[in-house]
Amino acid sequence: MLQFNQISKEFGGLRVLDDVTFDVPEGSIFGLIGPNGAGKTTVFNLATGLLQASGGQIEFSGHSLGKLAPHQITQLGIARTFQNIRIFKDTSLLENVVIGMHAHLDYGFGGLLSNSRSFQRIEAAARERALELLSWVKLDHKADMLADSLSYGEQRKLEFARALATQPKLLLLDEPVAGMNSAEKSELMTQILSIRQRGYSIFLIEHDMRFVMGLCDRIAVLNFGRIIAQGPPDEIRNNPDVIEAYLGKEEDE
Ligand SMILES: Nc1ncnc2c1ncn2[C@@H]1O[C@H](COP(=O)(O)OP(=O)(O)OP(=O)(O)O)[C@@H](O)[C@H]1O
Repeated sequence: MLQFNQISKEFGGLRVLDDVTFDVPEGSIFGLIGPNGAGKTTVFNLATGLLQASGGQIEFSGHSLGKLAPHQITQLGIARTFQNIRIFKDTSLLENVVIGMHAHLDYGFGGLLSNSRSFQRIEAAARERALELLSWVKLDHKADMLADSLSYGEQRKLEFARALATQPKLLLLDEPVAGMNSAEKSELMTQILSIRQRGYSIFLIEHDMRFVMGLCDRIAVLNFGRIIAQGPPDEIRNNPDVIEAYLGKEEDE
């Protein structure tokens, strides 16, 4: 579904990704792991058009992403959340999700000017859909509260619901459980599984090994900008290169 083909990325002569090749299969939950600075966020920035590759090709469902702007990639069906939460804190949860939806709403210019019935109908449908998306992450009962009143873990879930508002086919989650307690983590795991059941594909970066190993069908491991292993969790867990590069280091700590 999302294919990276021999991707390289350089920043001012410094190569941070080198010959990166992987394929996120449709319908899967695919994890990207690796030590700090390995290049994971750069992979997401390339997949969403925030950065351009120095070499190689990126394809999404048969479309080359090479020259596309971020909003065009969003329209093709890729959405993401960020490592640092980006929500509107002085706005209600419902409005946060509706704002995420606006790029896809077709009011028509006349409707916007006249506040016509069709405008109101679209707006009502948007609010209904936003409420449904909030229910997927169990936040619908707080729909009218300000986002500022949410716990850190809940704010991450709100970001997740807002990313779904653009009607993506593939959802990129950058460290979705960062800052969550263990109850919130297992709740989010269940919610991600049920969202996949609804037909979405998930591509996530995460440092929490238990979460990654418990959730993903396939995992790719980046180390110093190169993929050193990819496969199902059991294979990754027992791969000596991975243990040395990442898991072993974590155990030492
Ligand atoms: N815009 C940029 N300009 C220069 N160097 C950059 C830029 N973005 C990232 N880098 C460098 O590229 C390397 C990979 O960074 P990246 O953020 O992709 O790693 P990461 O695996 O996501 O790390 P972390 O787990 O700490 O978030 C790092 O050495 C980083 O300093």
